[in-house]
Amino acid sequence: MADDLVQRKSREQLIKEHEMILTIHDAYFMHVANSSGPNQETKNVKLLSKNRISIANLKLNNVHTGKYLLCQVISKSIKRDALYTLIEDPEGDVERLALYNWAPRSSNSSEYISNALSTSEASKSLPMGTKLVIKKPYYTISTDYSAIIRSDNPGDVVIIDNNHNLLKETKWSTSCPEILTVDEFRLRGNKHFESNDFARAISVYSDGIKLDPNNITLLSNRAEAYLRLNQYKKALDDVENALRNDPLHPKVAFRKGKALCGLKRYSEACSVLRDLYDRMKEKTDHSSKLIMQNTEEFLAHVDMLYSENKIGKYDFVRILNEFMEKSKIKENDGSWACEMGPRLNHADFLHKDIEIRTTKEKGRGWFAKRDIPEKTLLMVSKAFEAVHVNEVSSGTHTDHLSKASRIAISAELLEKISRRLAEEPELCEEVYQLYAGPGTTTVKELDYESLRSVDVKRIMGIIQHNSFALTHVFCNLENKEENNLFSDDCGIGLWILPSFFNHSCVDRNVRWILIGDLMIVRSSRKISKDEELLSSYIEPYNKYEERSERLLKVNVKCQCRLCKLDRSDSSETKTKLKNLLKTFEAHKSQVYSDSADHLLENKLEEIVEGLCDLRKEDPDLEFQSLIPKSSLAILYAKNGNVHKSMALYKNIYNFAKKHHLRPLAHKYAFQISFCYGGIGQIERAKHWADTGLRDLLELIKGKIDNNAKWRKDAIFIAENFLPDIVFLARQINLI
Ligand SMILES: C[S@@+](CC[C@H](N)C(=O)[O-])C[C@H]1O[C@@H](n2cnc3c(N)ncnc32)[C@H](O)[C@@H]1O
Repeated sequence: MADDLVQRKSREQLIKEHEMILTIHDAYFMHVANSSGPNQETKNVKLLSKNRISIANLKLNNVHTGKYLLCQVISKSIKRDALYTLIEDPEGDVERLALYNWAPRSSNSSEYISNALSTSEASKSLPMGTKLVIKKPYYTISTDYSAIIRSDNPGDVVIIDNNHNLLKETKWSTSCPEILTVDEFRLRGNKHFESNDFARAISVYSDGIKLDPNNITLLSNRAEAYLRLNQYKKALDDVENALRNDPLHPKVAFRKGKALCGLKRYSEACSVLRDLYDRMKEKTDHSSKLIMQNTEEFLAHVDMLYSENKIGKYDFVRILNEFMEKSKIKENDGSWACEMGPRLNHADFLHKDIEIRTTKEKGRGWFAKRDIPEKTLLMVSKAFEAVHVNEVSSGTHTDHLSKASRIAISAELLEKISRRLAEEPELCEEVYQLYAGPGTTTVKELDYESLRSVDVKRIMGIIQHNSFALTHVFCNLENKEENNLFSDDCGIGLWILPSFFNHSCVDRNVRWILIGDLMIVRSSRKISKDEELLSSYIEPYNKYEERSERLLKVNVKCQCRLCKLDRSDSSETKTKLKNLLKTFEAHKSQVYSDSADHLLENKLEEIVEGLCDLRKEDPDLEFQSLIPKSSLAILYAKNGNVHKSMALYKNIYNFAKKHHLRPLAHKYAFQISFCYGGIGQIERAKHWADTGLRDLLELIKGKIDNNAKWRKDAIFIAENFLPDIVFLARQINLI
């Protein structure tokens, strides 16, 4: 893993993260790579002060032979594949420590500790405050790409007592955490909460709750902290515990509504909130009025989520608006202006007439239970996790992601998913049901423990085979240069239900678009009962070599009509195709230059003809001329040959519509409109401008009614996403 992905974390951050892991009693770091462990040879290290190394001086990927680290344990421990804890050196620096093969005798048992232990058992073997000497410390990288001190040889780890000579000359800059009263825990937790440090707040409240398990304030405060971290199951557990002691507590009831909503239990959330609203309505004091107001507002939101989820009723234009607000970025560093970026708060939806079935050759896939009309909303799915390029690197995002950005984005997605599963183990099953690559055990074969543990290797496989490139709807709609058309990815994400669509390059019958982290899937044509629903992992206008290379990475050898035809091409055809595309590559940029002339026109015509000729037996599967045709249409218009330009645009428009290509059709409709405008045929120009607007709106909303409102919505979208086109269309009174 690249060194630039590895970070030394701050003391606060380390403590916070370690405590988070402790609270879930699960080892997030259970898959630390075993392959490159340190050298096991034991050569005694003399405990002289000159041999002592501090955490700050440890070098990454180094076994510090001849050195020792003096430290004390400052947290509880976890025992999984190794014993994990947090240590602090006399200088006050903190780091994570992994002790492999380390099997001290437990204080109350004669058994050696070798397997997984509960946090409290593990902590008994290495209590907080224990002073350790770690000889030859190995500083390495764990699977979450952050640093860790690792020791594989138990002989290198020595527990020293407080009278040890080494400690006599050593001053510790900090001491172990002190014991507080319940109220002190509450106040300290509140302080962390107020500074938005919810993980620490949870940890402190938890310590208080250990002392007083029924303390309503602590439970309620911890529930709110969990809510802020989107850990709804834990929030619900807390509020339910609190309500057991005070069933009518308004604040706790409100939090219960929020937790249920977060868990997508919308109707239960509605009933809790309605009940609370009715109770608060009766009261006259200020705080009850405030709760009533908040409940009313939140209830409206939950109602909306309920109808989205139940009947697929979405206000997509409003959602698009929300997306535009949330996708704004700060100019100085490229980070999101709004905290969560374009992560939208909307519900999932699944059409009742589709289901997952098992196929012979492709594993599981989506199938139609009944006939489904064209443009039916089949699914709306919120990303399980998504990572945008500006979240891993600062600076301006260009259309082409660099390899380093891609690695960083994938690493971040892995980290996010792992972290979320560590925090909410009940979600493991949902993620682990996804295909993780050949030979991976199915979710049914996993035992209870594995179903609640973070399996980094499995998650990597799942990301490899199921993640989608983030091609936000605004990327698709941007008025891009022709040669940038296919490079509009700006991150990756994982969506659960859409991951069950299998691929076909040319016979797909569903289309998805993204608004923020919402994936909206529609039928792109009529689908018959029992037909498999197929999506395209890669567009058919990409060359066969590119398609097959990309598909092989996810173990797909596509058997669609186009792939079969491409594979059956003679070597002569393949050479001709290669040469034609190469010639196009060499000439395409000239289309936009001042020197573009009739010679270039002839060249492009030759290329287009040549490409069409190669597929004259199967014109329906001739995709390669699409982009050259589009360049030629631009050139015709530039050279004043509007009729030829228009004819070519119509040809491309029909082809793009027929194959439901990545939403390009509306763009060509507008070009046709401008061509008509150019030759003074205003009625036709208006008709094609309307066609473009309709295509654009249908992309977002599906089939649209023929009422007057559609134009208003379509123009709103066009104004925001195709400003240049709208400007031009307005100049000649087309819209
Ligand atoms: C995103 S998953 C699709 C759901 C998957 N079939 C399952 O059972 O979970 C992608 C995997 O499905 C399989 N797959 C998808 N399309 C396929 C195709 N056209 N031919 C063969 N296998 C396909 C491949 O194993 C691929 O790695």
